[in-house]
Amino acid sequence: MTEKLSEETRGPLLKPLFDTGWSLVEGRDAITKTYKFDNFVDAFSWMTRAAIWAEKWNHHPEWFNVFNRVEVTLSTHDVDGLSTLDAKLARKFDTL
Ligand SMILES: C[C@H](O)[C@H](O)[C@H]1CNC2=NC(N)=NC(=O)C2=N1
Repeated sequence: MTEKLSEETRGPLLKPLFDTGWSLVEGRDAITKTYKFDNFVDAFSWMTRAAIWAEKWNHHPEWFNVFNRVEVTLSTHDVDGLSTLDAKLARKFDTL
């Protein structure tokens, strides 16, 4: 069962993500990052790879794409906040 991040675990888990451009969403327990690509095909290709990991782990991003930009928000709806799954997916997205 996925659990909301505790005060003790969220620091160590989120800090490395803040270092790669993720940030907390205001007014909501979620993280967000905007990825920029050279063009639409690169952006959509990245989204396709990201979608396959999201589906594999049954954890899905909220995202918005225009041309070469993809804004991603991660949160765990089942716990109404951040869980380890969000950090795991964020780390994966950064490697794609
Ligand atoms: C029923 C299904 O397992 C759930 O709705 C899954 C699917 N994908 C999900 N994605 C995200 N981001 N949060 C969830 O809580 C979630 N739950």
